[in-house]
Amino acid sequence: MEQSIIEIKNLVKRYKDLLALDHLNMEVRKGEVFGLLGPNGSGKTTAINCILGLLSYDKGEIRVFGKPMEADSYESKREIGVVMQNVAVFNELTVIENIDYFCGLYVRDKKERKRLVEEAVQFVELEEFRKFYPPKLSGGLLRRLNIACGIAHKPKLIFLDEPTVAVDPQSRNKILEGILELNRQGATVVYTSHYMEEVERICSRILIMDKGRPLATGTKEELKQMIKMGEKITVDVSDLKREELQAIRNMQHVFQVDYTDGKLYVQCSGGSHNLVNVLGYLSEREVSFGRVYSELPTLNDVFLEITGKQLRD
Ligand SMILES: Nc1ncnc2c1ncn2[C@@H]1O[C@H](COP(=O)(O)OP(=O)(O)OP(=O)(O)O)[C@@H](O)[C@H]1O
Repeated sequence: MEQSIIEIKNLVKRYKDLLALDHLNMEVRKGEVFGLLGPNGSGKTTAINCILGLLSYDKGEIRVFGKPMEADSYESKREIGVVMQNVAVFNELTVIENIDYFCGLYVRDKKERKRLVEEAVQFVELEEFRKFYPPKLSGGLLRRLNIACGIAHKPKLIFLDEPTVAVDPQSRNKILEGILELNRQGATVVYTSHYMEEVERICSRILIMDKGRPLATGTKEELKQMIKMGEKITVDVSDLKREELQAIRNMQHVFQVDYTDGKLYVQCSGGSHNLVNVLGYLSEREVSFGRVYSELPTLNDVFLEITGKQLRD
């Protein structure tokens, strides 16, 4: 069994009448890129702030590195890096000075710090901007600076709270690649996002939450197996008789069929030869068909089925 880095049991957090976390359970294991996925207001940031000991909570238990996490758990906090949603850097300090300041909260030795700051600058590829002040940086570069400030001290556990919001595609790519690289170098990562594709791309395990509650957790593959939906098949068919449509509806593993504007849509629930079966049937009936495509479910489908809503509502 892999070592737990974070264990949360029955965490409850209220803001007055609002129940922001409703018995949240979550476990992050060593070496994972763990995705916390949920719509705006689902409680992701609240959960992170509780884990970091920055926010008090009403009930539950939080352990980080195997120890209870408290506001004064400085030993644990030294091993944690945080990149919050809002860029938090000093406008009157240059890129280098900012990273040095944040690194200095953890690393006292000047020589050692110089090396770490330089490594962080190279890591986020801000070499050309060393002496720039933040107001002169674009949104994407600012985010990269924010990340460098959070990771320069080489933490073992890194939290990134929506680090790619409002970032251009090139910087976004660099940020995602950077996160994977930090993970390859040994860091455990907790990544929150409401961008499904990002979570799908970089996270090894995912917790889907909504309204402060954990709804499902697992690897991408496990989550996809939890829902009824298997592949979605689309076939261009110009003429399909009612009884043929009915026969397709009655096929094993088929749970929804629609036929509109010359397109046949077949949604399947697992099973392995659905496409072959559908096309086999059409050929047998001598129904001519055109373009055929089949898509596997995405995390979006999982989210939609579990929560009943689109992630970016
Ligand atoms: N300090 C606060 N006081 C009162 N309510 C708050 C406070 N912080 C957050 N909330 C509320 O708690 C709920 C959870 O918010 P939280 O920021 O944790 O969600 P989130 O999933 O991180 O959302 P986002 O993706 O928008 O950051 C929301 O309904 C939010 O309005």
